[in-house]
Amino acid sequence: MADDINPQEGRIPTVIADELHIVYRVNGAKTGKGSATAALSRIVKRGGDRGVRKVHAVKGVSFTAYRGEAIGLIGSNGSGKSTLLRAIAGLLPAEKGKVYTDGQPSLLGVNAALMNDLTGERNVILGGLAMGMSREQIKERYQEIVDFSGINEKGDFISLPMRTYSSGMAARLRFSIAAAKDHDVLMIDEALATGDRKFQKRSEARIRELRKEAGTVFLVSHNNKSIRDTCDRVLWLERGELLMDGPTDEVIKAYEKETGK
Ligand SMILES: Nc1ncnc2c1ncn2[C@@H]1O[C@H](COP(=O)(O)OP(=O)(O)OP(=O)(O)O)[C@@H](O)[C@H]1O
Repeated sequence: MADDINPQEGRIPTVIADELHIVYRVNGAKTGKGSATAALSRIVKRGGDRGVRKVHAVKGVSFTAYRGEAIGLIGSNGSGKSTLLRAIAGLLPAEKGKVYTDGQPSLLGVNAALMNDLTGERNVILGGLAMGMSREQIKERYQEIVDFSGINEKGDFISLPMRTYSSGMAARLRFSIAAAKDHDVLMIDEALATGDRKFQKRSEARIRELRKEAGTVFLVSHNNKSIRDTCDRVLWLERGELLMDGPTDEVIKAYEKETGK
């Protein structure tokens, strides 16, 4: 649509965060014990919000992401990176402000929901269907997904239940399933950190391909090298606020100076 194109730069925006605030509410944070029924009756007796602790995880973040960009999210533990991704994916409601997205964003976390008791093979099919691929498309891509994951390099693991996989193997399979589809907006949460070096290289190459296919990729990572190798732009979050937004080199340099890493 012509209206979508930024007249100044001719680029197409895919994600817009406008003064976004995300607040978690933790029920019964003080006692932390007892059944759900007991907690519910406590809340009803108090007549509302008391006993609910609020965590203001994202504070007034604004940015626009464009098609073809790979954007890294950095910041110390608990700075709000995963929360921001989950909000973009539509998994968390905004307290204030707004997120606009073009197409369906897909969030690939190391905890992406696959079924532990099912075989890798079944999970490839399930994951594909969950992402909206047809059975035919999955069939076509099946071998590619298995090969990419490297699960079968040391024996026929793909026909075993996922609970028999190491955490690295499981994470690799998740990444391979998600990366098999071309996404409008693909968000990857620390997935690269879990694979071995060889797999990381393959994932980085795939991220570059996804970008070429005109999507937008977000990558949360504590590995500055991964960010350098795959992203051209970086958002630096600290205590829920956007500290810096700019070219990878500039932001990583400032971040390394600050953190001494
Ligand atoms: N489900 C939740 N309920 C309540 N608070 C939460 C929840 N998830 C995260 N938080 C809080 O929100 C803040 C931001 O957390 P978030 O996981 O987004 O940070 P992060 O930058 O991804 O951290 P890390 O680098 O450690 O993965 C933290 O203070 C965290 O304690």
